[in-house]
Amino acid sequence: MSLELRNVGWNAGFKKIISDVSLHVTRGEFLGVIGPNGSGKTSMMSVLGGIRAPSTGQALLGDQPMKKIGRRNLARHIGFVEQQADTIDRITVRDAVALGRTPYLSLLTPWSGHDDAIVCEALASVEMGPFADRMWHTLSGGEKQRVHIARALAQQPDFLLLDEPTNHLDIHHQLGLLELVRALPVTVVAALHDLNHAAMFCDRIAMMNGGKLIALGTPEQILTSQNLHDVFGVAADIEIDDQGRCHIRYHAGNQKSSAIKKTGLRNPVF
Ligand SMILES: Nc1ncnc2c1ncn2[C@@H]1O[C@H](COP(=O)(O)OP(=O)(O)OP(=O)(O)O)[C@@H](O)[C@H]1O
Repeated sequence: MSLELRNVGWNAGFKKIISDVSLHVTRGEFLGVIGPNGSGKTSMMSVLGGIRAPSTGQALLGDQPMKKIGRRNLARHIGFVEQQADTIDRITVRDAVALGRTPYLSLLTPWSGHDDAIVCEALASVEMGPFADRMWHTLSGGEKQRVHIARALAQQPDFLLLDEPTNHLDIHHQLGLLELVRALPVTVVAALHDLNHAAMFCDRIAMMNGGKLIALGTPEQILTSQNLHDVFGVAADIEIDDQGRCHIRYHAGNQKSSAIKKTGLRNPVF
């Protein structure tokens, strides 16, 4: 099973949000999606996850266009954890994760012990088993994020798509969550803001800018001083450690500031 975008564009009304994005997700990889705010990461992930239909080009699951695959069937292959998804309330953690089984349930295949076992396993894989009977709204941000991932895992997807999964987490929980996701036996596509995390955890990185996929490759190929300057407007040195992993060291006070550039003000007046 493969996941692919072919020359995909997505428009919001008449506004072109992403254009000409071609991407083939390799089975078993951890693919990071990076780019400045508003560069189109969420829009691209939404098309990749089948949540939005492309305006141009094709989104494919296996060799089938996603528009020909029903939502239910799509949800058996792709689990999507959206940014700041916080809609469920007054239900237990177990029930929140059980929602992930929805694509498999019908009058002919009602809830069974098999579904219970999958929910238990999903909770265990994000180390949230002991929280199963807790009410969702009593969880911390990091715990909620783990439950969201468990809900997506209960879908038993081939692909797990995560939109900024470490948002609002402290550094301990950011690293813990990414380590946990990396160890899961699924293909992962994750939009990440922290470029050092992308360097640490990703097999490949897709870099977005201005609604286009401008580069795709290993962290060492993508996270260069030049790219960080050109795309993010930051000055940084890249160090490669003895395991071949790159580490970014940012230079303070040396960034391109569009506000300063536009106004010519060095000390903005408020
Ligand atoms: N439904 C919409 N209608 C109009 N504009 C939209 C819509 N959805 C997204 N946009 C715009 O498209 C651009 C890309 O948005 P998107 O959320 O994909 O970027 P992003 O890279 O995920 O940003 P961030 O890092 O801030 O989360 C933004 O300028 C956003 O305002």
